[in-house]
Amino acid sequence: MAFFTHHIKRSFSSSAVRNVVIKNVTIIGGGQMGAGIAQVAASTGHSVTLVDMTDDILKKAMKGIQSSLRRVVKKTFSGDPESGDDFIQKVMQNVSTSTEPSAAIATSDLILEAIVENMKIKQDLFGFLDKMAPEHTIFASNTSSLPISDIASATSRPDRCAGLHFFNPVPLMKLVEVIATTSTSPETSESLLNFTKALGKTPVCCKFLNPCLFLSAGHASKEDIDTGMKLGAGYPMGPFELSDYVGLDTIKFIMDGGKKEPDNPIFAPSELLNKLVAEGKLGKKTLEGFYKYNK
Ligand SMILES: CCCCCCCCCCCCC[C@H](O)CC(=O)SCCNC(=O)CCNC(=O)[C@H](O)C(C)(C)COP(=O)(O)OP(=O)(O)OC[C@H]1O[C@@H](n2cnc3c(N)ncnc32)[C@H](O)[C@@H]1OP(=O)(O)O
Ligand SMILES: NC(=O)c1ccc[n+]([C@@H]2O[C@H](COP(=O)([O-])OP(=O)(O)OC[C@H]3O[C@@H](n4cnc5c(N)ncnc54)[C@H](O)[C@@H]3O)[C@@H](O)[C@H]2O)c1
Repeated sequence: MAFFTHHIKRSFSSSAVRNVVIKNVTIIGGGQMGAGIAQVAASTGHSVTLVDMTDDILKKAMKGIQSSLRRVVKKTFSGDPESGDDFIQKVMQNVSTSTEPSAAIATSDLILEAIVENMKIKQDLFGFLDKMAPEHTIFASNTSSLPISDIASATSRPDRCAGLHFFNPVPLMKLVEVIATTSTSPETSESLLNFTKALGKTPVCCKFLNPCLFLSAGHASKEDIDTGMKLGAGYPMGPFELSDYVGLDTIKFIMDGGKKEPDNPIFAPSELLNKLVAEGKLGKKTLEGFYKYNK
């Protein structure tokens, strides 16, 4: 990957860093979550650099941000489309993109990763970025299921590492989990809580991330299960619709992570899930998963 080729060496002391006011944000991973977080951060006046592996991915992310912003301003600026257009333009100016994060990282208050749900890849990324980021920079992960302390162990700054778990779709979902490990400093938690509030979100503090509960099919069709959960339990989406919405590759990473708990039925392997992922049917983003979608 391009950005592994440039190293800015710095030396660090592990002295406590006081409260950081987060203004400059580098988001690594411009998929559905990274793009959504970039949109919300830029909409609330933060300066954002969105990093991914190719320019094509970043172009798609910027297009997605713009179209999501159009949906947002339709409501917030209804009756004043010109002001809506101005708002979109200003927000887009707050976002720059890069396949090479070193320059942005030099002024970054927060590096938030929203890359693939894989421990080794997240650790490699944080270990690499740790060598070039300023001392005050906070590292956060948007992981759905991986232990933050393990990701943080790849850095020399576990006191400045935490989980910042957004929900999908980020522009609409108010909740953000701020996940502190036993090493996360109170100043880091405080900075992240303030950042989350500045985004207009509602933070909750967690000591650790609970694994999500999974349902598996067996005695009913996926349609019946989804309908039952929506009409009977009041959820906006059933588990199969939600899995398609999240991405079946991500769901599989989460399920596979549960292999450490072989007796826990929650993580029982699903042949259907494995088959769909092997066929590249990853849900809404590929237009087919448990269900089929139109473009
Ligand atoms: C075998 C395996 C089984 C395993 C099952 C396990 C499942 C659980 C796995 C969890 C994994 C963890 C994942 C992660 O870590 C945590 C999460 O993020 S969980 C996901 C949480 N999110 C939800 O629960 C979403 C729930 N859904 C909704 O709220 C709605 O369905 C929706 C997504 C908002 C879509 O609403 P709809 O009415 O269906 O569709 P519309 O398109 O009409 O939209 C309504 C309204 O919203 C606006 N809008 C939608 N998306 C966006 C966007 N991206 N940006 C801006 N605006 C958006 C849209 O314009 C509409 O506005 P309106 O027209 O009403 O003004
Ligand atoms: N999808 C959801 O509903 C959801 C909700 C909350 C949290 N999460 C978590 O957020 C993270 C991202 O999920 P997503 O759904 O946005 O995934 P996604 O597949 O949509 O996007 C991931 C992006 O990361 C990029 N990427 C992968 N490795 C990279 C690297 N080393 N450097 C730079 N970019 C890299 C990919 O090119 C891709 O664009 C995961 O950890 C996931 O568990 C997902």
